[in-house]
Amino acid sequence: MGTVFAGKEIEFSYNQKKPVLNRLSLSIGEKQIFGLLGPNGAGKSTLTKVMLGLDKPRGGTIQWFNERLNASTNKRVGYVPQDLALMYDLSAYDNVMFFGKLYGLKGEKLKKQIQFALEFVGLWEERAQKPKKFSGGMKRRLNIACGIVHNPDVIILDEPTVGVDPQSRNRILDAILELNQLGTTVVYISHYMEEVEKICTHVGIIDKGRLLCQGELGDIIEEFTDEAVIRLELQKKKAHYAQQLKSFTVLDAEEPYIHLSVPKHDVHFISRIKEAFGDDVKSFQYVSPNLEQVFFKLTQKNLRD
Ligand SMILES: Nc1ncnc2c1ncn2[C@@H]1O[C@H](COP(=O)(O)OP(=O)(O)OP(=O)(O)O)[C@@H](O)[C@H]1O
Repeated sequence: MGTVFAGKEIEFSYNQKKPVLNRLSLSIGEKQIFGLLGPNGAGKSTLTKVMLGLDKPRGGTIQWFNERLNASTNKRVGYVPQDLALMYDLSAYDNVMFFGKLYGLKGEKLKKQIQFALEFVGLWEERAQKPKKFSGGMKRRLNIACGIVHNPDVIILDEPTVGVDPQSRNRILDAILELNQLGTTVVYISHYMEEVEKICTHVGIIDKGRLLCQGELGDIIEEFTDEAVIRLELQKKKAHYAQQLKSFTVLDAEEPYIHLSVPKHDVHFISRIKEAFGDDVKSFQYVSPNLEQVFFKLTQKNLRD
């Protein structure tokens, strides 16, 4: 599989003092759904702007499709910004047309692409309406239609599900998966770990302008977690088991559950639990290592902090 984006040693700062992107290298492969994660202020939006050529890096190199960034590579990349970029007095149709023209589409091709984009996000029936009457989810979907009207090879979506109802959220996630199945590479910036785990094939985590890890989702979880979590439910309250719990690492307890940390591939934990608590075990659940743990391990922050 080819590489669609390769950034090497990218350096960027808004003022001379503090680097916002610090020799950051990132590579994104063809047909991936690449989840870009990082705490607030990590540099995600800045990186996106630099990737799109909207901000010029102080150092490093940027290549799209094995070429230096240029007008023709730019046309192959779509961008759906976090802030809605809509014209509220124009119809949904005319909004998408505006962006289509911006990318040089015209005539029948333009019409065909507008219909494709609006149908894709489920707004074709509402094409004559103005977005000021739309719900938050519909506005986001229209924003996406504007970003995909020119049928880009890559689409960068910055937090596309913020502030939308669950139905629109699912619709957006399904649309992204479908777009990917049609061959589009997706760069997905999100604060929602469940969404990233659900749709992304690859992830990159950045903090303080540095790339902390990148790779295939399953490999990253395997590489950067040592512990699994057991959710234990016992007959009595936690205080009753103070002695037995001494031989375990207790993460937290929210009655009636106690969360224990166990080494990831420890095959003896079931017998250890049985030995310690016997018939007092009402239930227990093995929670597989997940991306949230990776994020916390690498950044010492929760994603939503
Ligand atoms: N226009 C600007 N001028 C000066 N500093 C800026 C500007 N935009 C962002 N910054 C700073 O650059 C750093 C990275 O910000 P950026 O918006 O890229 O982070 P982010 O990871 O996208 O954050 P969030 O998740 O909150 O959107 C922050 O310290 C921010 O304050």
